[in-house]
Amino acid sequence: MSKVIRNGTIVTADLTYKADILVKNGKIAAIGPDLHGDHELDATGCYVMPGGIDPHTHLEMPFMGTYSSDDFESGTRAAVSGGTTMVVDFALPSPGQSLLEALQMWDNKSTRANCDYSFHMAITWWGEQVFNEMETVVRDKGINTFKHFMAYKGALMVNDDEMYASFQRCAELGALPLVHAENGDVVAQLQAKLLAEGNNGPEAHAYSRPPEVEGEATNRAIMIADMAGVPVYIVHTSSEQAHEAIRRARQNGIRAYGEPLIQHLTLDDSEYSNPDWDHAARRVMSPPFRNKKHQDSLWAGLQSGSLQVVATDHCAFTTEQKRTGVGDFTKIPNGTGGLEDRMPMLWTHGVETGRLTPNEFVAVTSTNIAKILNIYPKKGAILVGADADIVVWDPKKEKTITADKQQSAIDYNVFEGKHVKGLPRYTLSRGKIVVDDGAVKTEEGHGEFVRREPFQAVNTALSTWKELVAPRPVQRSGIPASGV
Ligand SMILES: NC(=O)NCCC(=O)O
Ligand SMILES: [Zn+2]
Ligand SMILES: [Zn+2]
Repeated sequence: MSKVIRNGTIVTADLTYKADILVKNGKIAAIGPDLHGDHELDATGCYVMPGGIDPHTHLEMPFMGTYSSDDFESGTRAAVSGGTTMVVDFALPSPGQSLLEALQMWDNKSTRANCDYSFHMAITWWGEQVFNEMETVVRDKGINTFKHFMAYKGALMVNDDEMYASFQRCAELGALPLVHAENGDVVAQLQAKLLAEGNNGPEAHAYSRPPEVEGEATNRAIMIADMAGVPVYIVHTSSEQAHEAIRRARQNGIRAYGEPLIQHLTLDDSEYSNPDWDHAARRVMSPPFRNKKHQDSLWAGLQSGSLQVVATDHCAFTTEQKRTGVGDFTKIPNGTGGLEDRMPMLWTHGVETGRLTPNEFVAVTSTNIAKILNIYPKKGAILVGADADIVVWDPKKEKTITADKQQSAIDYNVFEGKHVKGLPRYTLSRGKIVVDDGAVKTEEGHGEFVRREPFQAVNTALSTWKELVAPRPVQRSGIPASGV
């Protein structure tokens, strides 16, 4: 059955124009005036945009002795209700575990997804097996991104030598390394010192992860990537120091990408001073919320193009799970939710305030990351032949965010009480209407895995340049080369 989205204004990353969209067999079949189909959706007064892509989620993630509470069903339901039609989650091998075995575990969990999804593979340990399996992950499994944690010492953290080895392997395979950039050694020392001094509340989580910890690690990751001859993507960029490292690298011709989160853009570190322990602990995530100076820096990065993507790092824990850390902030599970609220919060605080244009909104919520992940224009585009992942966005529709009405499985919302203007009237996932005039109508299992092929152009360009400038022995006359 065909569908037509009528009377809307199409907004892409680079164009705004009036046209109807015909959807057939899950794809965009035609774009133009006066189209008709079996089922018609009225987009009068709305913007018709590519569905959002959230490249950073942790659904049912095993972490800090528990599992994040939104799984692929509730997490993707939350996503589509807010206009996001694709998520990219992280397959996390435990130390010593085969990458392929971990991937199988994530495959099993994701069968319940309500919208399309893909995976990043995490490098949590290093060895010959990992080196070899990385090739299978890229070539056979359709995953072209590998995540590295410079924090979480004793758990997910990798060292510089492991990171350098893995980055080189990424360069060979046409893959892109992603990095959680915080200096895990310094964080561990600061945590121990704070605890010894009696600082055990959730506010100490923020004290233990100052912006310098992030700035140093971001710079280090970028320099290591440059030496390995591979681009690099820094996840959850939260501070001016980290942004500055990315900005400087880009000015110097390095392909480094930065991803602020909607939480860091709109919530600040005063949340940790709240006298209610639960309130503060619910907002414990890494990196922590920052002050206004850092928020302004992140907005400026999105405006100027030195930062490219807005994500959520959706990793939702219940209040009960957070309470594991009463008396010891290092045991509070790190993570916050945001999947449902990313697009409405960014529209309200970005487009409604004039910080972003509607086209820039599409770029940072969908198109840029589709290009970075090598899935454009299947995703992130309103073009004939693209997947019909579409959000019909009503800029006049308003609500006050509250946990009582959310799709997420947890018992609170970090944006509780925030008023948003700009919400989906319809969301389509590969042509299926999953938000219908504001009502969520998902079908468990509708989501499909999106393969991502290895990168050709950028990795080839970088390896060509690397070969050209590689160290070579100087040819001298009169002295034997062997030195004998
Ligand atoms: N960000 C966070 O606090 N939790 C999820 C894991 C990670 O991305 O570091
Ligand atoms: Zn992280
Ligand atoms: Zn994360």
